Amino acid sequence: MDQDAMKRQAAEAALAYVEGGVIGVGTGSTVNHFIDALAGIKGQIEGAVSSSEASTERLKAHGIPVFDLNATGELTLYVDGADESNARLQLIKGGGGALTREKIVAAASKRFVCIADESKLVDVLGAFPLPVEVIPMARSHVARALVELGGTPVWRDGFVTDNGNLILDVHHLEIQDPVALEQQINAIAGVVTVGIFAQRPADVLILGSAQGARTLTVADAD
Ligand SMILES: O=C(CO)[C@H](O)[C@H](O)COP(=O)(O)O
Repeated sequence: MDQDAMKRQAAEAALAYVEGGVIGVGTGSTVNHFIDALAGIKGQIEGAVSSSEASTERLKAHGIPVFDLNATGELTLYVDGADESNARLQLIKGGGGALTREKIVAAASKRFVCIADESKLVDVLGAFPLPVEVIPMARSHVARALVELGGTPVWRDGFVTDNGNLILDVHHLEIQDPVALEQQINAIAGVVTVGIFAQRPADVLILGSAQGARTLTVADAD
Protein backbone atom coordinates (compact mmCIF):
# COMPACT_ATOMS: atom_id res chain seq x y z
CA MET A 1 0.00 0.00 0.00
CA ASP A 2 1.46 3.39 -0.94
CA GLN A 3 1.64 6.44 1.33
CA ASP A 4 -1.30 8.18 -0.31
CA ALA A 5 -3.52 5.12 0.18
CA MET A 6 -2.54 5.12 3.88
CA LYS A 7 -3.48 8.79 4.13
CA ARG A 8 -6.86 8.07 2.54
CA GLN A 9 -7.43 5.16 4.92
CA ALA A 10 -6.78 7.38 7.96
CA ALA A 11 -8.98 10.14 6.51
CA GLU A 12 -11.90 7.79 5.92
CA ALA A 13 -11.56 6.34 9.45
CA ALA A 14 -11.97 9.88 10.84
CA LEU A 15 -15.55 9.99 9.52
CA ALA A 16 -16.50 7.88 12.55
CA TYR A 17 -15.85 10.96 14.74
CA VAL A 18 -18.23 13.21 12.81
CA GLU A 19 -21.40 13.78 14.81
CA GLY A 20 -23.03 16.58 12.83
CA GLY A 21 -22.87 20.34 13.40
CA VAL A 22 -19.95 22.37 12.08
CA ILE A 23 -16.66 20.50 11.61
CA GLY A 24 -13.21 22.12 11.84
CA VAL A 25 -11.19 21.11 8.79
CA GLY A 26 -7.40 21.37 8.42
CA THR A 27 -5.13 21.49 5.40
CA GLY A 28 -2.98 19.14 3.32
CA SER A 29 -3.12 16.03 1.17
CA THR A 30 -4.49 13.83 3.98
CA VAL A 31 -7.18 16.37 4.77
CA ASN A 32 -8.05 16.55 1.08
CA HIS A 33 -9.02 12.87 1.34
CA PHE A 34 -11.05 13.72 4.45
CA ILE A 35 -12.90 16.51 2.63
CA ASP A 36 -13.67 14.17 -0.25
CA ALA A 37 -15.00 11.55 2.19
CA LEU A 38 -16.95 14.19 4.14
CA ALA A 39 -18.74 15.14 0.94
CA GLY A 40 -20.34 11.68 1.00
CA ILE A 41 -22.07 12.48 4.31
CA LYS A 42 -22.52 16.24 3.87
CA GLY A 43 -26.25 15.94 4.53
CA GLN A 44 -25.39 14.98 8.14
CA ILE A 45 -23.41 18.17 8.92
CA GLU A 46 -24.16 21.89 8.88
CA GLY A 47 -20.83 22.73 7.29
CA ALA A 48 -17.19 23.44 8.10
CA VAL A 49 -14.73 25.97 9.44
CA SER A 50 -11.63 25.84 7.27
CA SER A 51 -7.98 26.43 8.16
CA SER A 52 -6.88 27.60 4.69
CA GLU A 53 -7.98 29.09 1.40
CA ALA A 54 -7.09 25.78 -0.30
CA SER A 55 -9.38 23.72 1.97
CA THR A 56 -12.12 26.34 1.69
CA GLU A 57 -12.02 26.01 -2.09
CA ARG A 58 -12.20 22.20 -1.93
CA LEU A 59 -15.03 22.22 0.61
CA LYS A 60 -17.04 24.65 -1.48
CA ALA A 61 -16.41 22.63 -4.64
CA HIS A 62 -18.11 19.73 -2.85
CA GLY A 63 -21.05 21.96 -1.87
CA ILE A 64 -20.10 21.98 1.83
CA PRO A 65 -20.91 25.38 3.41
CA VAL A 66 -17.88 27.13 4.98
CA PHE A 67 -18.43 29.30 8.06
CA ASP A 68 -16.38 32.02 9.74
CA LEU A 69 -15.11 30.80 13.12
CA ASN A 70 -16.42 34.01 14.68
CA ALA A 71 -19.94 32.91 13.77
CA THR A 72 -19.87 29.35 15.10
CA GLY A 73 -18.69 29.38 18.72
CA GLU A 74 -16.60 26.45 19.97
CA LEU A 75 -16.45 23.47 17.61
CA THR A 76 -16.91 19.88 18.74
CA LEU A 77 -14.43 18.38 16.26
CA TYR A 78 -11.30 19.40 14.35
CA VAL A 79 -9.72 17.02 11.81
CA ASP A 80 -6.25 17.79 10.47
CA GLY A 81 -3.04 16.14 9.34
CA ALA A 82 0.50 16.49 10.71
CA ASP A 83 4.10 16.39 9.57
CA GLU A 84 5.21 14.51 12.70
CA SER A 85 3.60 13.19 15.89
CA ASN A 86 5.19 11.72 18.98
CA ALA A 87 3.45 9.17 21.21
CA ARG A 88 1.99 11.99 23.35
CA LEU A 89 0.26 13.28 20.19
CA GLN A 90 2.37 16.44 20.27
CA LEU A 91 2.80 17.48 16.67
CA ILE A 92 4.86 19.36 14.14
CA LYS A 93 2.54 21.01 11.63
CA GLY A 94 2.82 23.66 8.94
CA GLY A 95 4.39 21.79 6.05
CA GLY A 96 1.62 23.35 3.95
CA GLY A 97 2.11 26.74 5.59
CA ALA A 98 -1.36 26.89 7.19
CA LEU A 99 -0.13 26.51 10.79
CA THR A 100 -1.57 29.72 12.24
CA ARG A 101 -5.17 29.13 11.21
CA GLU A 102 -4.72 25.44 12.05
CA LYS A 103 -3.64 26.31 15.58
CA ILE A 104 -6.58 28.68 15.97
CA VAL A 105 -9.17 26.14 14.84
CA ALA A 106 -7.54 23.38 16.94
CA ALA A 107 -7.65 25.66 20.00
CA ALA A 108 -11.32 26.42 19.35
CA SER A 109 -12.29 22.73 19.12
CA LYS A 110 -13.18 20.29 21.91
CA ARG A 111 -11.67 17.28 20.15
CA PHE A 112 -8.73 17.24 17.72
CA VAL A 113 -8.48 14.13 15.55
CA CYS A 114 -5.17 13.98 13.69
CA ILE A 115 -4.96 11.86 10.53
CA ALA A 116 -1.71 10.67 8.96
CA ASP A 117 0.12 7.77 7.42
CA GLU A 118 2.21 5.70 9.83
CA SER A 119 5.52 7.28 8.75
CA LYS A 120 4.53 10.44 10.66
CA LEU A 121 4.85 8.77 14.08
CA VAL A 122 8.33 9.48 15.53
CA ASP A 123 10.10 9.06 18.87
CA VAL A 124 11.42 12.63 19.03
CA LEU A 125 10.01 15.59 17.09
CA GLY A 126 12.34 17.61 14.90
CA ALA A 127 13.59 15.55 11.97
CA PHE A 128 10.93 17.40 9.92
CA PRO A 129 12.04 21.05 9.60
CA LEU A 130 9.93 23.08 12.04
CA PRO A 131 7.78 25.74 10.28
CA VAL A 132 7.58 29.14 11.93
CA GLU A 133 5.25 31.85 10.54
CA VAL A 134 6.90 35.25 10.78
CA ILE A 135 5.90 38.88 10.15
CA PRO A 136 7.93 39.87 7.03
CA MET A 137 9.93 42.73 8.65
CA ALA A 138 11.06 40.40 11.45
CA ARG A 139 12.45 37.63 9.21
CA SER A 140 16.16 38.22 9.91
CA HIS A 141 15.63 39.02 13.58
CA VAL A 142 13.64 35.84 14.13
CA ALA A 143 16.16 33.79 12.12
CA ARG A 144 19.00 34.98 14.39
CA ALA A 145 16.98 34.08 17.50
CA LEU A 146 16.29 30.60 16.10
CA VAL A 147 20.03 30.09 15.49
CA GLU A 148 20.58 30.98 19.18
CA LEU A 149 18.18 28.15 20.02
CA GLY A 150 20.35 25.70 18.07
CA GLY A 151 18.37 25.53 14.83
CA THR A 152 19.19 26.27 11.21
CA PRO A 153 16.35 28.41 9.82
CA VAL A 154 15.73 28.38 6.07
CA TRP A 155 13.44 30.98 4.52
CA ARG A 156 10.70 29.33 2.40
CA ASP A 157 11.49 31.83 -0.34
CA GLY A 158 8.56 32.78 -2.57
CA PHE A 159 5.92 31.38 -0.21
CA VAL A 160 3.40 33.76 1.39
CA THR A 161 0.90 32.46 3.95
CA ASP A 162 -2.85 33.08 3.76
CA ASN A 163 -2.18 35.78 6.38
CA GLY A 164 0.41 37.59 4.23
CA ASN A 165 3.40 36.41 6.25
CA LEU A 166 6.57 34.36 5.66
CA ILE A 167 7.70 30.90 6.77
CA LEU A 168 11.08 29.94 8.22
CA ASP A 169 11.69 26.16 8.25
CA VAL A 170 14.01 25.32 11.13
CA HIS A 171 16.34 22.38 10.52
CA HIS A 172 18.54 20.46 12.97
CA LEU A 173 16.34 20.74 16.05
CA GLU A 174 15.91 17.77 18.37
CA ILE A 175 12.83 18.74 20.32
CA GLN A 176 13.15 17.10 23.74
CA ASP A 177 10.65 19.40 25.48
CA PRO A 178 7.99 20.41 22.93
CA VAL A 179 5.92 22.53 25.36
CA ALA A 180 8.95 24.58 26.46
CA LEU A 181 10.19 25.13 22.90
CA GLU A 182 6.70 26.08 21.69
CA GLN A 183 6.54 28.76 24.41
CA GLN A 184 10.11 29.94 23.78
CA ILE A 185 9.69 30.37 20.01
CA ASN A 186 6.26 31.98 20.37
CA ALA A 187 7.87 34.57 22.65
CA ILE A 188 10.28 35.84 19.96
CA ALA A 189 9.11 39.25 18.69
CA GLY A 190 7.85 38.88 15.13
CA VAL A 191 6.81 35.23 15.42
CA VAL A 192 3.15 34.74 14.58
CA THR A 193 2.99 30.99 15.22
CA VAL A 194 5.39 28.10 15.66
CA GLY A 195 4.38 24.75 14.17
CA ILE A 196 4.77 22.84 17.46
CA PHE A 197 1.33 21.75 18.67
CA ALA A 198 2.22 20.62 22.19
CA GLN A 199 0.30 22.90 24.53
CA ARG A 200 -2.78 21.75 22.62
CA PRO A 201 -1.83 18.29 21.27
CA ALA A 202 -4.18 16.06 19.30
CA ASP A 203 -6.66 13.97 21.30
CA VAL A 204 -6.73 11.10 18.83
CA LEU A 205 -4.20 10.06 16.18
CA ILE A 206 -5.38 7.83 13.34
CA LEU A 207 -2.50 6.25 11.42
CA GLY A 208 -3.06 4.58 8.09
CA SER A 209 -0.89 1.49 7.51
CA ALA A 210 -0.73 -1.64 5.39
CA GLN A 211 -2.24 -3.49 8.37
CA GLY A 212 -5.24 -1.11 8.57
CA ALA A 213 -5.99 2.15 10.38
CA ARG A 214 -4.55 2.28 13.92
CA THR A 215 -5.93 4.70 16.54
CA LEU A 216 -3.78 6.15 19.33
CA THR A 217 -4.69 8.39 22.24
CA VAL A 218 -2.48 10.07 24.84
CA ALA A 219 -3.53 7.36 27.31
CA ASP A 220 -1.72 4.79 25.13
CA ALA A 221 1.58 6.59 25.83
CA ASP A 222 1.25 6.25 29.64
O1 LIG B 1 0.22 21.12 8.74
C1 LIG B 1 -0.18 20.94 7.62
C2 LIG B 1 -0.41 22.04 6.66
O2 LIG B 1 0.02 23.27 7.17
C3 LIG B 1 -0.47 19.55 7.15
O3 LIG B 1 -1.41 18.98 8.00
C4 LIG B 1 0.81 18.75 7.18
O4 LIG B 1 1.79 19.42 6.39
C5 LIG B 1 0.59 17.33 6.65
O5 LIG B 1 0.32 17.39 5.28
P1 LIG B 1 -0.03 16.10 4.44
O6 LIG B 1 -1.36 15.62 4.90
O7 LIG B 1 -0.05 16.61 3.01
O8 LIG B 1 1.06 15.07 4.66
